[in-house]
Amino acid sequence: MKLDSVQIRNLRNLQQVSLNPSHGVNFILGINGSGKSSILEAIHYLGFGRSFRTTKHKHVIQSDQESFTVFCQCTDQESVKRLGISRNINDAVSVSINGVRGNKISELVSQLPVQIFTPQSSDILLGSPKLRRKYIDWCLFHVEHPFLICSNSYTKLLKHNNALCRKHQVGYAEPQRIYWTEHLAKYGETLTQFRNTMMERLIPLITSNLEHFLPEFCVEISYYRGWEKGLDLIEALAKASDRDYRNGYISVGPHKADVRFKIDGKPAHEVLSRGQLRMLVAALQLATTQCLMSYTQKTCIFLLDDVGAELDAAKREVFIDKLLESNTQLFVTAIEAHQLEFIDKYQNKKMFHVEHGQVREES
Ligand SMILES: Nc1ncnc2c1ncn2[C@@H]1O[C@H](COP(=O)(O)OP(=O)(O)OP(=O)(O)O)[C@@H](O)[C@H]1O
Repeated sequence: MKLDSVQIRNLRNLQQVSLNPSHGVNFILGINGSGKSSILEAIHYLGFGRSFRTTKHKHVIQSDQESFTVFCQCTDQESVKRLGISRNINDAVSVSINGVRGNKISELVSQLPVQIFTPQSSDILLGSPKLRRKYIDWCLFHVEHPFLICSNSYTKLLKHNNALCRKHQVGYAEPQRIYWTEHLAKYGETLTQFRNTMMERLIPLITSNLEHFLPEFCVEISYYRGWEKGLDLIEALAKASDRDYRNGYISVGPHKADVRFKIDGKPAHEVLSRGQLRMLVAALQLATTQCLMSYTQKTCIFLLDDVGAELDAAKREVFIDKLLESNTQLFVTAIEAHQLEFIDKYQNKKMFHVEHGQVREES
């Protein structure tokens, strides 16, 4: 999907903004606080139903307003779609898909694969395993439709099993526990199968991207599925059960899965500099756009916020080159044009200047 037009109303300092972006690369320039990231935030709402900067939607609504809205028209080879999202001060959400209104965010976000790369994206390597699981699951959500049902079922079953563990501590619930453990194991195995297959697709893509992004390092990538090798999940759950009853929660399963990155046997984040870490993240994110392209023919919209932060000119250039090779529609923010010296070579591009929430397309 590529965005043909975007309309934003009452989102942070963007009172009424309308853009007709290029299907290739869009550069958004402006001084600090002008509203560049808010444009990306608006597009992010279309792809995720939420901000990448806050969990509080009401903080995104322009001060003194009741709600914000973002609309777009987007196209792929087969169709034209009109998508919209609105959030109001009471946290109510309204989405629209081709004029049909509803409130199911998952229906909206499945239409438009959006990815974001910001200075905080390195958290995927520095933060908890949950962020790395989210990374795999985002691809699965867009590539394998049955995945969402399986993942939601597993989450519900896990909650239920955790509750039974706590009940077991006070001495009852044994018959239900066996029944629900079997269910948990069944969905957990299916979920793991989805993730294994996705990692088998992603690892070669990430490795190949790293040859361009970090040629000086050999990064080993491994996937831990969340329980001991050589055991089925039902066996691992049985083995951990005494401890789990004592603690009151299930300690093994795909909710403990992780992706590990090592260089010379050490965790990659302890070896790489901040800029190098960002390039590792870039390789990961590029791999997801490539994976989406090759398994679904869907193209991604890629938001690259503050491209100048911690990436030198050569790294910025190679990242943008590679994203464009994967037929991504790109939105790149920068404070000053000199951070983008190399852009003359791109044919399919537009430049936007942002000042106090007003956007002007350079002719
Ligand atoms: N709810 C709100 N209502 C109105 N204005 C807001 C609201 N929230 C933030 N702002 C203002 O909106 C502006 C847009 O900020 P934004 O983060 O988009 O700027 P930016 O151009 O990306 O800046 P930087 O280069 O510093 O990252 C800021 O001046 C901010 O103070």
